[in-house]
Amino acid sequence: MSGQPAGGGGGGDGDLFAAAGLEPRLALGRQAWLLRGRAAGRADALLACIAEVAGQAPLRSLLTPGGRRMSVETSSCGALGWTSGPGGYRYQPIDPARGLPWPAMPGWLHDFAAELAAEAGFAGFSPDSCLINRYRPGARMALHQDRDERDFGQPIVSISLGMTARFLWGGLRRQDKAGQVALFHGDVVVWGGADRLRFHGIAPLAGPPHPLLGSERINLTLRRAGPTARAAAR
Ligand SMILES: O=C(O)CCC(=O)C(=O)O
Ligand SMILES: [Fe+2]
Repeated sequence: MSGQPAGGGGGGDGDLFAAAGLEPRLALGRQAWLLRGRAAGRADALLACIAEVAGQAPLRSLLTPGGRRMSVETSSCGALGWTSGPGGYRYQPIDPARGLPWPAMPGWLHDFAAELAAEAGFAGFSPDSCLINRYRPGARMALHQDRDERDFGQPIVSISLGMTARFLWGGLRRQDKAGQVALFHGDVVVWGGADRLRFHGIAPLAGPPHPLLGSERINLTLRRAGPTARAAAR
């Protein structure tokens, strides 16, 4: 497999934007892969699923625990949904906006995420949460770690649709310099293992509209948020 690890715990400064489109698989780390265009063939089904979920549990811009309004709009499907508010970041079985469970995650989406995780070396992934992030021009996501899940032994599977984003990919420490890589419609990033707690984010969305989605980017992240059998046994 070709491709150079980017950024990384050592604080490299690789700008991967230039490598965009050249590699079917780009290593972003020892256990982090960009699977270029891997979800493009599922775009129609993914968009139908997003419309269905948003019809039940509307996308909304949440407040950070610090009281700032996020520029990204979110919703979820699956047994657990990600929420944010004065009480902090957490996963919960009930959508607080409606007082109802989150819409179910379609079986095919669960299985597709498991397939993508397996292709990146994480067999047996069984997501219980799918977070939907909608970005309009100017929306961004600051550098952060995904650490609200119970078991960091489980990977993150992230699918990009619509406008091209600049994905910021840092190291294990906040101060590690972040590289950048373009994420196009249909791209998938999977990270776990040694790379599970890498800092990452999205630069303010800019650029031409997408033929299918217009001035919008939608990201889906599939996660195992609740306990796994292994974690529960501890
Ligand atoms: O939009 C993206 O590609 C990243 C989303 C993300 O990092 C998150 O939801 O935690
Ligand atoms: Fe994240």
